[in-house]
Amino acid sequence: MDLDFQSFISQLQNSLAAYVEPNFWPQFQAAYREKPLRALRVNMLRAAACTPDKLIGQAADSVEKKDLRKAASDFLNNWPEFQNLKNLWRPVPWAQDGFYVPEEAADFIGKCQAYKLGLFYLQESSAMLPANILSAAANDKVADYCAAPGGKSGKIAADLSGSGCLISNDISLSRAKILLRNLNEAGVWHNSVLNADLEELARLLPDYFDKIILDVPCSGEGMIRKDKKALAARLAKDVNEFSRLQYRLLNLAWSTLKAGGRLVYSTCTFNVQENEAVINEFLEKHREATVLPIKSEISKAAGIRPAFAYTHNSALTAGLRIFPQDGYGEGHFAVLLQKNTGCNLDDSTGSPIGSKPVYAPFVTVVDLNKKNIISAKKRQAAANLKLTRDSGLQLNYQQLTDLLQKFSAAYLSPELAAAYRQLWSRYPYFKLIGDSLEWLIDLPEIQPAGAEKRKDHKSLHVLSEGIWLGQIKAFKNGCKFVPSHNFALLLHSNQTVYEVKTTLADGIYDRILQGQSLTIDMIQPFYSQRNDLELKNSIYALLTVEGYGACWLQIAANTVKSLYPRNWLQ
Ligand SMILES: C[S@@+](CC[C@H](N)C(=O)[O-])C[C@H]1O[C@@H](n2cnc3c(N)ncnc32)[C@H](O)[C@@H]1O
Repeated sequence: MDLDFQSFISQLQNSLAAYVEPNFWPQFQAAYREKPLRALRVNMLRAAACTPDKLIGQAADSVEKKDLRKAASDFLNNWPEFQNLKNLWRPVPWAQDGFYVPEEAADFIGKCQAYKLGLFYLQESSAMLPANILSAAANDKVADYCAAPGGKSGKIAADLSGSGCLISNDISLSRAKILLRNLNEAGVWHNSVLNADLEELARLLPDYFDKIILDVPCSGEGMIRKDKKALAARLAKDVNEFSRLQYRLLNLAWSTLKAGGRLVYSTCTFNVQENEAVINEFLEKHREATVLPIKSEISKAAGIRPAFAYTHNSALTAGLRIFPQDGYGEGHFAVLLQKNTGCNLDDSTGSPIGSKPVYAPFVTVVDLNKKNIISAKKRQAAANLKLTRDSGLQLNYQQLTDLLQKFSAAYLSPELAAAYRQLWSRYPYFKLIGDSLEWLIDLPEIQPAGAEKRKDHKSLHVLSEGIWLGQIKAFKNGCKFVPSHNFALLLHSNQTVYEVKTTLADGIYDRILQGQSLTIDMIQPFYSQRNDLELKNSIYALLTVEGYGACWLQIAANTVKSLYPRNWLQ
């Protein structure tokens, strides 16, 4: 046995000695001679059509959610690229939309078109546990504080199904950028992506969220089988330093949870110091916190064990653990906490006690070219909001809605256009950055603006707020709205006026991904029957692949240009 591995095992034996039987260790070590299993989560946010009903929140608890396992496995069994894999998808016991990747698909799964269309997300199966325990429901306000690269946020967004709101944050800018891209690809639209220290968010959003996922940075012992570099990384780290950081993050996250709200704390490491010990200390300081039992379809699933009764605290055994020898996942710890009364932060965290919301609702309008905030208005005054373009051209709120309505009438199906009209008037908050238009849906007001910014608040780095709808381009005879790629990913077949309807076998999407050009002749056979294409004018047609919105095509007299983001090309 390799010396490093031996040293890891003996450190772990010290940590777990009081809690496991002697026969645990031979089985644990034997698991490291086995190959880890890859897994994926079917992304029902994309894989199920976003109907007008769902958009306006009248069907948030969708059929797919009630029979998620069936809907997800039907998707896999029917997808054309997986025809040779029919019925080979073994379900992840604790995740209705999770499946192990069959050996036959191991090399191809990360390269297939379904992956590039955001129809599934590759995720280690034990990492699916926390978001399934959290079980976000329609209209929940949810935070995922240590969110990059975004596996758990993607699942939460699918569970919210376009309702409520989701804040996904990561302290690392490079990782937050990956998080943003992953969420964009997954067609997530009801969320904000932030790059902030949790300390700052705790000041701004006290007692705000219904549900929180806190998947803390940890020593990563559960990653060692999958990733050999994780062993050296683990040995270079001091688990006690991690447990201090985790305790601090838990206190901060807790202060942003509403009374009655629920928080899942999770790690992908085995030692008790970063798991039960952190929760035990937290429970001692927070009488308003209780450990909740986890629903039996998860806690009794194959491969799941109860957490350990650290220092004889049996409440902790309602938490869950996954070990690699149980055959189903690499390693995870998760516990579900409920906040029973108002927040009472521990002094020693140095965090504010009883801090209050500081900011009234507002909308910011930022001109990145001028590199400063040029206007900030209260949300209540949104109707008077002026959107200023760097060209000097001014759009008032009415002009902006006119542009969007003109676009939706010209390009979206009548049912979908009506749903968007309803939503735009329900959430009439927009932000213009340069010429890019973001639509702020039902999101908390998190960005301190101009004069309202208090001296003791650093400014937050917001990577995205709501959905990037598109760009507003100025022409001699007025402005035009150019839809974004994110917008294309919200759409499905038969939801637009102009559609280039393809199958995988047609190869059009493949050409786009490879950066190759298209001609009118190539796409001509795939025009939808919904409307004849008017080739004289420039129009936007949605390219669909097997019914899923893949990207916009700008079609003018004799040219076709794909609006697929250049920086996403392979
Ligand atoms: C275990 S990873 C999260 C994995 C993620 N939940 C997922 O499922 O894709 C922990 C993350 O916490 C972030 N992090 C570390 N310290 C943080 C802090 N003070 N505030 C916010 N995020 C932090 C790290 O950058 C890292 O991306």
